[in-house]
Amino acid sequence: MSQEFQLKASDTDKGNETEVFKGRPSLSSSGEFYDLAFKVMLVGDSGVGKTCLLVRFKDGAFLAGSFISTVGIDFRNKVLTVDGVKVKLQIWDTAGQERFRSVTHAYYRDAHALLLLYDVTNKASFDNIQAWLTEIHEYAQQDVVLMLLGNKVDSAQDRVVKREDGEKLAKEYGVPFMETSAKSGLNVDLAFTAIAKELKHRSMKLPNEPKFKLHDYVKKEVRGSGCCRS
Ligand SMILES: Nc1nc2c(ncn2[C@@H]2O[C@H](COP(=O)(O)OP(=O)(O)OP(=O)(O)O)[C@@H](O)[C@H]2O)c(=O)[nH]1
Ligand SMILES: [Mg+2]
Repeated sequence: MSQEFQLKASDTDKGNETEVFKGRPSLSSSGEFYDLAFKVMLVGDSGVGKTCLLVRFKDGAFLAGSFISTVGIDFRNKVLTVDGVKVKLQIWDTAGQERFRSVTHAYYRDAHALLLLYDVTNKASFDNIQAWLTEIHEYAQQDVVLMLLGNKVDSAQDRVVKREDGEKLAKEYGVPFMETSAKSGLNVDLAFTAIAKELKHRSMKLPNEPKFKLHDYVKKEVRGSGCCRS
């Protein structure tokens, strides 16, 4: 996290400014106090479940029924308590459709973390991950926290991307990986909590505190989709 970022402080529920630790808690638009705030962006092909993942995390519900594709970009806030510190995540839900790509490009620069999703029942969404990574490389900050998520693991019968394939790709690019389900809730809170922990540790590391290792944390906490790993 850059020094410039650390020193800038402003209220951000409008969604277009960067916000940081001010030494005393701030009040979010929902009336909740928080100490730190970060921007997290959800990216990936249309239909992989970005909006559903966000709704599951924010409201604990699943948007079943007809698919309403996101137009442009939208955001929701959620305050989490991470190691006793209140962390506000401002989560940007982007449209996966190609025609909105130029809109979303403009938001990458301000993102502190990116959750890159594919759909385990859609091979094309997995094959497109490399293109997404190229785009991220081009538009996002160099030190952005990145995580790869294989969503819809509840649809076991329709699965076409193996967990091992996701793991292999993530390893190749050095990014943490987990499989999720917005429908069942599997690993949804974990994905956001892991990001919040990493960002919190980066921005307020205490002397003598051991370095937080995102990869290790994810490996330890992740739950599998099968009977025996969950
Ligand atoms: N079975 C299952 N279906 C899901 C899951 N997540 C999303 N879906 C379904 O997949 C479809 C697309 O979900 P969205 O969350 O709207 O997809 P999106 O990535 O936001 O798509 P865009 O807004 O077009 O970029 C919807 O019909 C959802 O109900 C999941 O975890 N499991
Ligand atoms: Mg959407």
